[in-house]
Amino acid sequence: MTMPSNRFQKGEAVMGRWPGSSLYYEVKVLSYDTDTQLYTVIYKDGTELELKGADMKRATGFRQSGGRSRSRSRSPSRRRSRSRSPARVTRRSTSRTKEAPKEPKPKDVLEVRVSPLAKPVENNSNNKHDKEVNDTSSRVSEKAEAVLEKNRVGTRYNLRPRKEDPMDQLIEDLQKIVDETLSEPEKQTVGKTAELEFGGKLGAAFMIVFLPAVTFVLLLMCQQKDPSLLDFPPVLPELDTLWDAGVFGIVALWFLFQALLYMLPVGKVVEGLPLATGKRLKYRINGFYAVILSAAALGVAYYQDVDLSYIHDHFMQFAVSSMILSSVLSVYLYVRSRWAREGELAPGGNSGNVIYDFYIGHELNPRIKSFDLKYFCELRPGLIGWIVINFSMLLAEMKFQKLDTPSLAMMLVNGFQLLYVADALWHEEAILTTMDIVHDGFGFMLAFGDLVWVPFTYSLQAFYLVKHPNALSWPWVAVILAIKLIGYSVFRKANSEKNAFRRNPTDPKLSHVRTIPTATGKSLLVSGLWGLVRHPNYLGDIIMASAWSLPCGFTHILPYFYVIYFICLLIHREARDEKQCRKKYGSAWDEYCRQVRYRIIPGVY
Ligand SMILES: NC(=O)C1=CN([C@@H]2O[C@H](COP(=O)(O)OP(=O)(O)OC[C@H]3O[C@@H](n4cnc5c(N)ncnc54)[C@H](OP(=O)(O)O)[C@@H]3O)[C@@H](O)[C@H]2O)C=CC1
Ligand SMILES: CC(C)CCC[C@@H](C)[C@H]1CC=C2C3=C(CC[C@@]21C)[C@@]1(C)CC[C@H](O)C[C@@H]1CC3
Repeated sequence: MTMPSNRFQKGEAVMGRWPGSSLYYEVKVLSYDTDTQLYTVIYKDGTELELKGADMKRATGFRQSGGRSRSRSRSPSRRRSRSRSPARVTRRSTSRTKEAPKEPKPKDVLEVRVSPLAKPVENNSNNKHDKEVNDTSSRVSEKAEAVLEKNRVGTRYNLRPRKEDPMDQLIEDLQKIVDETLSEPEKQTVGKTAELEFGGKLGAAFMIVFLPAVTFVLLLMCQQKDPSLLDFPPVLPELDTLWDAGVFGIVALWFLFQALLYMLPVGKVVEGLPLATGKRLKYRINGFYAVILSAAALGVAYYQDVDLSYIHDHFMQFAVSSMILSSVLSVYLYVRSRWAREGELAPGGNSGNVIYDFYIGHELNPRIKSFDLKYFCELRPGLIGWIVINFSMLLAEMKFQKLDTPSLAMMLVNGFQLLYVADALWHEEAILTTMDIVHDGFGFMLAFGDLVWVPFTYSLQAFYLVKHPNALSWPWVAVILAIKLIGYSVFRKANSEKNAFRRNPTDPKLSHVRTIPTATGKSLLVSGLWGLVRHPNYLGDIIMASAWSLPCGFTHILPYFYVIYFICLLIHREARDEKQCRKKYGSAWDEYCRQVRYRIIPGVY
């Protein structure tokens, strides 16, 4: 074990950052592990930790606290501490006797420190971190001082029941303060977005125009007799035919109906992952009830002879109304984000550029009281609306093609996509660990994506089949079903295993999995499907997407738009996730990539 020449030597006294905070303490270097590139250090109270070099600094340049302090940050060091709790209240009596004094003697001094037993010192690097460290320790000492004062008064006048040894009670009170203070949400700020994605400001401006335009063109092509790329561009409709107040009313009512279902006090309430502030938001899990109740409402409408093919007949007007709704929502989201507290902003949508932040989403979790707008929009009006649209296309096909029953192709497309949506809402809780909820702000991209892109482009196969029937042989149906089944199995198994592992890594059902530990304390799955490729859930989803297009035959490429777009989306998404995971996990992620070389498709880097 050779120490790297440029860093710390064995036995050297340096300053080590305490994990989970930015408090620096005097430590002594015990050893260095060349594999993990971690130093083993020992604190004054005997706590041994493994720290990254970046979490250690030379004592020069530090001075005793009393000045500025550091803001807290999640130190990615691995902890191998002998002491259970990172914060300990200790009693230091000036008398040398071993046994605890029976009565609090004036000379007994109760010292509350955030362990290890060293005063936090200041890193003279003039960075803004220093403030929080002293804020933390000053919050602890203020509260402790209040308890000491109360105790002095209490002891003097015996104001409250005391344990046999008053000092023990006092220590217990002080320990509670230290624990509470350290568990208080960190007042972390969300820094400016340094790296702009999606082509930066220009890319964002382009997408705000491009996405609605593509949606329009796809729908116009789909309703042509020959939706061939050779017959491009499609004939543009009269502008006044694109707006219908009655259609907009139906869209608005659908949105409100889904909002009502979302607010139903049924289903469990779960917490999301911790935010930058340390807070965890609560989410009502009742999406599957919404699917059931929406299907029931659809059934009632159908049996009440409501002509549901109306949606197909006014499809462009429905798309325009949804675009207007998503745009109004996006403007509302951006305006309200101007008043959001800094800790509530999205790390990826805080560039300071209006267009970019409007597109990506400036606020991370915009809520109206407990109504989470991003979570609601991602899973309810658009996703369930997609299924309603598919059903409308099925009825329209029977009317247009004069069929007594839907075609096999239409039934396959409706069934496959109904399974996909029902599965998403059955496993609704898993959405809470996706990057859209955890990292991305709620802006035009997701508002348009949820309310327009999903219901109107994901239903393209069903829309195509209304006027472009495609007969299927039973053997070919069997092949398509097998492809769907394989895709769904890979998708579901990968997502469920990863989500179960993230929720409870010690789950006995997961005792067989192999993992790579990381300095954050979380581990990475590296066995089974997660040992095959780094995003097996994406692989399963893409396989399913191909099964959605195959029933439409091979006459036109239009029904394959979704699988083509989806592959592009997931490749881009995987790259974004890769960058975030490398930042989160450092060398552990590099090791994961060394062991699992393929990103999404086996054999393809
Ligand atoms: N139909 C559609 O339009 C779309 C569908 N989807 C589907 O949604 C599902 C979720 O997608 P998405 O949120 O993008 O991706 P993931 O569910 O894969 O979430 C990515 C996160 O998972 C964690 N992770 C990655 N690798 C591992 C590992 N080896 N072990 C443990 N945790 C790991 C990391 O977070 P951490 O370690 O911090 O927990 C990473 O940031 C996918 O099945 C995808 O196909 C996604 C987008 C669009
Ligand atoms: C149009 C833009 C360029 C991109 C918009 C992307 C959105 C449509 C998707 C981003 C992540 C999504 C997820 C799902 C639907 C599509 C969006 C919103 C799911 C809910 C689909 C069902 C899966 O089981 C879970 C997915 C989570 C991510």
